[in-house]
Amino acid sequence: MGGWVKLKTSSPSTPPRDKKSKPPNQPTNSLTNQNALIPQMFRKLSSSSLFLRYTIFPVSTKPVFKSQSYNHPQSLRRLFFSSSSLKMSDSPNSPSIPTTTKPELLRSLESHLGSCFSNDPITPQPNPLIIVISGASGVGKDAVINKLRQVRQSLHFVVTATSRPMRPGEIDGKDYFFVSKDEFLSMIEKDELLEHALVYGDYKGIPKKRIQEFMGKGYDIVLRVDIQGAKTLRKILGSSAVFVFIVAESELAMVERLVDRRTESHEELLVRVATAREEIRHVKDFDYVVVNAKGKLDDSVKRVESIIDAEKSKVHQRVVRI
Ligand SMILES: Nc1ncnc2c1ncn2[C@@H]1O[C@H](COP(=O)(O)OP(=O)(O)OP(=O)(O)O)[C@@H](O)[C@H]1O
Repeated sequence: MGGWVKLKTSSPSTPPRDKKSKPPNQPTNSLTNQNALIPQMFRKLSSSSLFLRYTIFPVSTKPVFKSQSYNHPQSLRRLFFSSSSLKMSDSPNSPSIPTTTKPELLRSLESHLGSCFSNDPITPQPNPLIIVISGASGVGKDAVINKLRQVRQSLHFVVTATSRPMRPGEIDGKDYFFVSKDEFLSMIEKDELLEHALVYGDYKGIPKKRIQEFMGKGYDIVLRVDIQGAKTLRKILGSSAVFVFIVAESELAMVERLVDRRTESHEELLVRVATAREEIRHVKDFDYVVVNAKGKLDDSVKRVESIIDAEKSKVHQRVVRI
């Protein structure tokens, strides 16, 4: 019974023979004539170094399962000499491989390997990620996340609950879940928050339920927390989540951004800047740092996307359990 084996040799290079040197009146059509031609063709083929390096030869092996097409010598001949099968090129760039049609060759390979080629993905689907985005006040966390949400549909941004009053332009349920201090304390009581903290006199916390719900649907989760929150999350999630630290290109740029936003009083600005100076030291506790330079918001978003892509390509995926 016939089979195909790929031989790898290191024969010295022999220039392919000129087509013109082919014997005249060489029959090429009928199967009978093909039989007669086998030794001749083999000689021609074997004179090519490429053929010797890359040719698939029929060998005598027993197929593991019976294939209708390849059990009969006639079938083998058909395989070897079917109209599209014998392509001999004299070009040194195209290997002189006598090919069968692709489906035939695949079936032959399957037959001799003893199993069908699976169409299933070779690697499993990457695990859903938890991406924690943090950084000092005013570095552009919200700006980066808002843009990221537009370009990545597979992300779910978990809205933080907060007891702070709504700022002009903010939408309840989109920017934050705005709740009263009492409501927030009740959520803490019922263990409904993954983490929570008192930030500048206001409570902020991440509702657990939404994370579980969306991870179950295969979404990657984005959490936006201040540096204190990131520290707490690191304790809870360890290395099961990806921690990204956003920074401005300089301290001046960061303060200017805060001032331009015009949402903080002079005193509040003083507190935020002093805190930011201290917080910047926590960068070492993060997995990645992204510089969000002035006017380069798109670049920052692309950088975060690259981080997500890299994480998705990891051989050893992070596994989240909350
Ligand atoms: N790359 C950038 N270039 C210019 N302006 C930016 C950039 N990124 C953010 N900003 C602007 O800087 C200001 C602060 O950004 P943002 O509110 O996103 O910061 P934040 O880190 O979320 O702040 P906070 O933690 O105080 O809520 C906003 O007015 C925003 O539009």
